[in-house]
Amino acid sequence: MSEMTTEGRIRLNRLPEWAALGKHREQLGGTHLRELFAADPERGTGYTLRVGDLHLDYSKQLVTDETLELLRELAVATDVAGLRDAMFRGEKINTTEDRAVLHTALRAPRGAVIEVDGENVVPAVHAVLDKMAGFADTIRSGAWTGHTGKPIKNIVNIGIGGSDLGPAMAYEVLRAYTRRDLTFRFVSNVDGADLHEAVRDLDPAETLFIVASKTFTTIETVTNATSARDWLLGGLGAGQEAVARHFVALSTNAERVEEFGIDTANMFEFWDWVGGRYSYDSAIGLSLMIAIGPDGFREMLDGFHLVDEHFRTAPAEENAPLLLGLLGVWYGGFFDAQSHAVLPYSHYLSKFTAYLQQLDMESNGKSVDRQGEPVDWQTGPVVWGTPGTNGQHAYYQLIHQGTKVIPADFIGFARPVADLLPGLVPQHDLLMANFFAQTQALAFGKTPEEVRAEGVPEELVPHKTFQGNHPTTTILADALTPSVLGQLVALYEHKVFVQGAVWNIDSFDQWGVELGKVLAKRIEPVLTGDGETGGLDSSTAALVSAYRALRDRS
Ligand SMILES: O=P(O)(O)OC[C@H]1O[C@H](O)[C@H](O)[C@@H](O)[C@@H]1O
Repeated sequence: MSEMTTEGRIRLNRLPEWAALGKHREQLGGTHLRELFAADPERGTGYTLRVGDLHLDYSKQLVTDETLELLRELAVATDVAGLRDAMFRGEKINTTEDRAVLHTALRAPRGAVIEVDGENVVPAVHAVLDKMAGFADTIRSGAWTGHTGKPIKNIVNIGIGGSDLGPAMAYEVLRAYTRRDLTFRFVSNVDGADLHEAVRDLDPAETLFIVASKTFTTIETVTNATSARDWLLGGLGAGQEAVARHFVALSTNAERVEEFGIDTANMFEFWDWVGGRYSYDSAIGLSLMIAIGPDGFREMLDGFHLVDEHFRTAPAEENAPLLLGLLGVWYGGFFDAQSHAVLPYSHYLSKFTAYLQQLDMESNGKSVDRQGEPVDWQTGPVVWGTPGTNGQHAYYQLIHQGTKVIPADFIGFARPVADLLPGLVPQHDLLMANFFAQTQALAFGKTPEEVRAEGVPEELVPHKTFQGNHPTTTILADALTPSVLGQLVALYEHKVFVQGAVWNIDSFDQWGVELGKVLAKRIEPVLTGDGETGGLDSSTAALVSAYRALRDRS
């Protein structure tokens, strides 16, 4: 890291590079994408990048060569590359937790050397992957039997946040590659309805619970795991001895796992240098590995690694995560964009944006810099979106004609997944026609003149005019494979990294989730007992009283 970063007195918006971008933004004014395309016939092919299987088109972004150059200069001034290299080297760049940030080590090839506190972590990573593969194979082959001797048919992952969103998302994305004869469910919410719906039609004798928790102290997960154990033992009419065949744990905390009653032989380990939201390619991915098989999982890890290497080594002009990160900095800093939409045109990616919400918003939802000083620039955006074409018939109206700047990523695939019913394959072109039409409409809009030329009555012209000039990135891949999923996730992980580096915030802690947890712990006894509401503020006290009265009436 450069002296400037470690000295820690960078104020982003006082950098000359920031000022230069501000000036440039003024000069650009309302320059329309129509003008940028008219001025450069090669724009549609020139403003593109290739990373692995991903084709990235950023020509519909509100940028010129000069913008890109100035953004790259900002990346140099904020030493993004220095922090990136420190991350890859295993330095403790998560300073508020004094931890290394090494999710990249989870997908490093066997034989790589990455040290934390002088110890090479790669052999341990592969030892756990091998243990996971052995276990996944015994479940998939039916060799692993439950307490009554029946093979496992149902796999229920219990976890929340990073211990749920990743595996649940990836299972959905890669559904076409999963063992269709096995049932997979994901339980996260402490609302008992979640576990109820997940297990109500399952035979406990054929059910395996995977309790996923980095800390093994998360109240939702421990509560659900306890209830699941009661359901299982009750259903089997068995004692504690049945737990070993029906429960495994994914955690960094062996002590707590043991305390819960899971044999640590049935525990798959990971490490404190893996953040929860960066963890589904660790042991946290066990349910996914059972679903898609160890080979599919390895293929996914290779996809991650490919983008890691790209991010680590590609020159700035060709570096896709750097580019995507800087574009976000541009819109947050100079267009006051508050949100970022991720709109996948694949039904299998239905949980992808929800996954990115944790990745991005928990990482970059910060308001003090690494030195603890309040920031006075925009940090992480609100990330949102659902698969197209559904959103087109719901909220796209606001993106097209509303008053907000909403940069969006459109993700699509050239081919549908392999096992789609043949009769449905032609629908893919219709899906993709919409995909291309949307970014076209968003960029170029429809002028009042064009509307008038259609004979639209004058009073309706403003309503039917599309201003256009809405920035989008198009990410197009050949097909949705395990490797492509790995590539996509790594692309976003590093994009988030770049933004955190430029904004000078710690993207790897999440202190913001703590207060609510502490208060819930205080309020719970007031709800369950007849405790005093006296210590609560007047609003919360009144609400709690109303809740108790309503609850106890029935
Ligand atoms: O895996 P666990 O330790 O159970 O944590 C689950 C989740 O809960 C926490 O509150 C954090 O905000 C998340 O980053 C984490 O992924």
